[in-house]
Amino acid sequence: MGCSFSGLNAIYGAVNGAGDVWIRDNRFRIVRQLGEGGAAFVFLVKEVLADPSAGGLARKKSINPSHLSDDGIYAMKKVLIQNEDQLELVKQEISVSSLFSHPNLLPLLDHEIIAVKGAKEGSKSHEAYLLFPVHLDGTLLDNCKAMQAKKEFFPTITVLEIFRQLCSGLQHMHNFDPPYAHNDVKPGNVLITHRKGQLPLAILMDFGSARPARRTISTHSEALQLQEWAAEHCSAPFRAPELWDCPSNASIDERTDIWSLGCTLFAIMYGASPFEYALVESDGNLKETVMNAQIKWLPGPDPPYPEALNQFVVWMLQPQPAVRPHINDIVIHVEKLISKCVN
Ligand SMILES: Nc1ncnc2c1ncn2[C@@H]1O[C@H](COP(=O)(O)OP(=O)(O)OP(=O)(O)O)[C@@H](O)[C@H]1O
Repeated sequence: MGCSFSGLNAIYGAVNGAGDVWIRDNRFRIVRQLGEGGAAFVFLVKEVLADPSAGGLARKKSINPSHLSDDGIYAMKKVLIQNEDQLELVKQEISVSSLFSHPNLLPLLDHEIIAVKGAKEGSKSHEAYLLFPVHLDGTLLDNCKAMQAKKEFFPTITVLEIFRQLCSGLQHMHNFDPPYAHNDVKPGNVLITHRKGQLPLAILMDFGSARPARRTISTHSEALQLQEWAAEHCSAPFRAPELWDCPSNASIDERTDIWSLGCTLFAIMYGASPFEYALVESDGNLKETVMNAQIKWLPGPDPPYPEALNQFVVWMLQPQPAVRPHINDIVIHVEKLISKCVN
């Protein structure tokens, strides 16, 4: 997908969130900030409709009509880009996001990368604007934290249904040709929408770390490179053992995500990754804890979740990737558990 540069955007877009922003054909007014990440701010924006007498018919032509929002409200991610590496990362996020089309994967609706004046006299930097559908009920992490604060737990069927949808989105990526790994599956990257009379909708987002999943590691330096890449891109409490300590002779595949899925299922039930405790306990060593799959079982609801759910987590948290299940096995299993739950 090509990226365009526009002087007009440089003027409007550069003023730190204030004013209107153009993303190709469409103009948006910033309403408020929704969240922020490493080098990005996410805003709630409302489309400013063009004056029909001034070429309004051309509006929206760059957004897929099936994704147009009725009320003109969207989420816009503004990424600040300081160097070539960051520019490359954003371009990758744009091209990977554009590959997939699935109801449980957040679609990229439109984007624009613009050149702006850098901080130093005469220097140049960039800003990227990425447009997405908005989901106003927060991330799964926000929802888990809110439950924890109230000392409440999701009912078993809600746990399973959120997890099933997450798996369904990931299955689309893993079964892609070539298979893609998301590489940062965690509750903070799942958007939730509560629906009246229905179980919540779960949407996996943030494809900034997604890459073709399969690679062969045949030297020590390749193994170190992979570990360094993972340290930057895969959140530590959800990172698979082979990304912490990669052998010099290894086949890495999309099952790194299955480990993260196991940690995420645990987090939906108990509020945090099973390895999160090692980050805070004084004698805790996160890497050792992950390598040995030392799961810390946390207090759950009363009555507790069925033992089959705990066993499901253990099945995904196999330290040896070769014996870890694939996404298709996980989907079959979660559907079986759901049908037992509702019958
Ligand atoms: N489509 C959306 N609808 C509603 N809120 C969103 C949307 N996209 C992102 N957000 C909010 O903005 C926050 C940051 O978004 P995102 O994770 O994409 O940024 P990031 O820079 O990639 O983050 P990270 O540093 O974790 O990689 C999210 O945690 C969420 O609260």
